[in-house]
Amino acid sequence: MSNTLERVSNIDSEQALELANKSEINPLLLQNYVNGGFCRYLGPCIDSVNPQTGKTFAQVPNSSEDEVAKAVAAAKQAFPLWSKTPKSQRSCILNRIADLIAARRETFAAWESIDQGKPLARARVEIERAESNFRYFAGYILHDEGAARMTDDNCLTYEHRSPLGVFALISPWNMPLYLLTWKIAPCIAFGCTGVAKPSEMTSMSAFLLAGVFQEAGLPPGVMNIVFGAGLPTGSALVRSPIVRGVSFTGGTATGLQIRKDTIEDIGKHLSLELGGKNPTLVFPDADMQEAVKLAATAGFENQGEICLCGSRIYVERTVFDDFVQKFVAYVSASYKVGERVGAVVSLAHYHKVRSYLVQAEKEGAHFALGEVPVETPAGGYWIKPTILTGVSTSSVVMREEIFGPVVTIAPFDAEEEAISLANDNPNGLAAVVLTRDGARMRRVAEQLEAGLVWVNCWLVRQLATPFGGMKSSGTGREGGSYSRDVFTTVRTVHLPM
Ligand SMILES: NC(=O)c1ccc[n+]([C@@H]2O[C@H](COP(=O)([O-])OP(=O)(O)OC[C@H]3O[C@@H](n4cnc5c(N)ncnc54)[C@H](O)[C@@H]3O)[C@@H](O)[C@H]2O)c1
Ligand SMILES: O=C/C=C/C=C(\O)C(=O)O
Repeated sequence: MSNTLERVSNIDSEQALELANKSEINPLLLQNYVNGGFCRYLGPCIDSVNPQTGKTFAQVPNSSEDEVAKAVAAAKQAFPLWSKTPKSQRSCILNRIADLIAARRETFAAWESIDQGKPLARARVEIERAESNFRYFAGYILHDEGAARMTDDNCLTYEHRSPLGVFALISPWNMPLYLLTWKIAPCIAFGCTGVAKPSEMTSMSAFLLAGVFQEAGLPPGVMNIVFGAGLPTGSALVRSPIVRGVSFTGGTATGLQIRKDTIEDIGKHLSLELGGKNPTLVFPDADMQEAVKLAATAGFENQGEICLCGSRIYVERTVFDDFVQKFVAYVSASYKVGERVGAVVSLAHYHKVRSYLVQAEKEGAHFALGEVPVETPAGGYWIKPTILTGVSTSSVVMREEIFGPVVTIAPFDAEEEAISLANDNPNGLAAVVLTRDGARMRRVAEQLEAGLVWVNCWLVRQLATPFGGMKSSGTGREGGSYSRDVFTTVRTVHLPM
């Protein structure tokens, strides 16, 4: 076991916080996990900062192309045996991984909160989802049956699937373990091997996960974890000719870069889950108190740092003033900074969110709640929930993903206008529709350019359903059989009878 892993494991949130605060002088050094072991690392490192204090607590390897190549080679070597390991055995190991995460839920949640800035309660929910990711795919593979049929001319045809090979799994910083395990679990369940790379800003939970893999008896090389930035680490990983598929979640610009970097390799599977600038539509027949609560949760959960957050709220004009007044009151009472609202992930991200608020102020937007945060934060990177009205539809504040605790509210007059405002954006990830009219629910939902539409709810997730975005929000879907299609390849076998 790695020395660092021993220091950070099996502790509660207070002990983790104490260790993080002490670690400024002697930071925790994370290590890559390759071929079932932790690697000695002497190369350049990236500081990992606690967004709630602004203090560095860990050093993350910025792995070179060589280190990536070693991890990819380990995954390649493990593939022949793992891909032929019976599903029942793979399933068993996945369940063991889930059990071990569950046994250490508090430790995982504590580090996730310290590393990402999110409130501890939010972190706990996400760690539970990471467990579910393993349990769900552990069950899925036991019950999945390929289709077989007899054609008219008496030919038996059936679908035979094979695991694709070595995968690159790359995730962002907003829901670190939740999103990385959403890739790792199906990858190993369907018999692939891989190299996972979490965001360089939030690597701690993936490091703890490597310890779980060791303890669960996942064979060496099946899943390797390398740490580092997009360049050199992530880029070297996706470009490796040994890598047969990439499952990526992150920003649209990075997704486009990955597409360019892999364009020559036609057979490489690409699954890209990218950014969102999601609309929430409030119709006058909605239950207003419920609508206010849902729009607030969709806007401000995880400080607005969820790709599915509803940051553009459109309200029918006759109820606009009433909604804004109730919404401001509810958000100021329920979304307190330091309680339900965490710190944003980094100083650079603080400045990015702030720059949109400076722009909104310049354009004459009305700050119904919140303000432009100070230029140089003392300590943590805290931004108050901010509600803007009077922003033009052509403003970058309305068009670009801010990924922070900021929403705009604008009026509409008719249902068609609401739909066209919602669709007037390059992104198409998610949308929320708030109405009590059953016919409208379907009429509106089915016209929205969004991969996920939630009617009178938000972030309801069934792991079997397709998850992903339309337009610039991505390529492909994941979840249940959609993940199977990402991680396997299919041949149709024809047997004349
Ligand atoms: N659609 C979804 O499911 C979803 C979920 C969460 C976050 N997101 C999006 O992620 C973004 C925020 O996350 P972020 O800032 O970490 O995104 P990002 O694109 O900057 O980074 C994501 C990951 O890609 C890596 N990376 C960067 N450049 C790379 C390259 N050239 N090749 C390979 N890997 C590279 C990073 O190191 C990181 O691990 C937002 O746009 C958000 O909407 C989307
Ligand atoms: O920030 C983005 C959240 C993505 C969520 C999922 O990928 C999921 O719930 O499976």
